[in-house]
Amino acid sequence: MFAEENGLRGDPRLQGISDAIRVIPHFPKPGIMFQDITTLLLDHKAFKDTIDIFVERYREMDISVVAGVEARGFMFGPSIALAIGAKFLPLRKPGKLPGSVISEAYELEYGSDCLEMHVGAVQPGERVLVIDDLVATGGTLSAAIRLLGSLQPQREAIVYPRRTSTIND
Ligand SMILES: O=P(O)(O)OC[C@H]1O[C@H](OP(=O)(O)OP(=O)(O)O)[C@H](O)[C@@H]1O
Ligand SMILES: Nc1ncnc2[nH]cnc12
Repeated sequence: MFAEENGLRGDPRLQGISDAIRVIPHFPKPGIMFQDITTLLLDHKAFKDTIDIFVERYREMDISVVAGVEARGFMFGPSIALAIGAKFLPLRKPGKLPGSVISEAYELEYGSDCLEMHVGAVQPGERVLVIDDLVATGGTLSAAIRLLGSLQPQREAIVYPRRTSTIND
């Protein structure tokens, strides 16, 4: 899906990235096919290829903010932000940020959670790129969109290296 949408079909880097993500069935509960990106982080070529693909796609798009979703968006977002000349904005789980925050609750494949960001971290009209490691139900990224949308940024895109499937797919 990401490949087709971004003209990457046939890019030889994609297979290496996919192969570097370990899949662990029934974690953290029965029926979940857990996509473990820690193995990708241990593979220098696959990790670099992942960052490079996003940098190539977004470097000329006048993005001023890369927003990473805690925790795994923090593993990809800062490298992308530095390479494209943007700021990094952490979207954090509840109770972690010391300043005034705005919050957005959401449902997960195995639970519920909430994202927070500091008031004033994004100015109206800024172009924001939201980064996470994967989409399962889409609840987390939807919450990130609602959170940032309340600030009226000019959103550019949402990117992630992996979409999940369940055991029964
Ligand atoms: O599409 P969704 O159904 O919303 O699921 C995807 C989200 O779930 C995982 O994070 P998790 O909340 O498990 O937190 P973690 O990064 O701290 O492990 C993953 O890193 C995404 O953020
Ligand atoms: N299947 C999955 N693998 C890894 N992280 C997840 N977060 C939500 N669903 C997930």
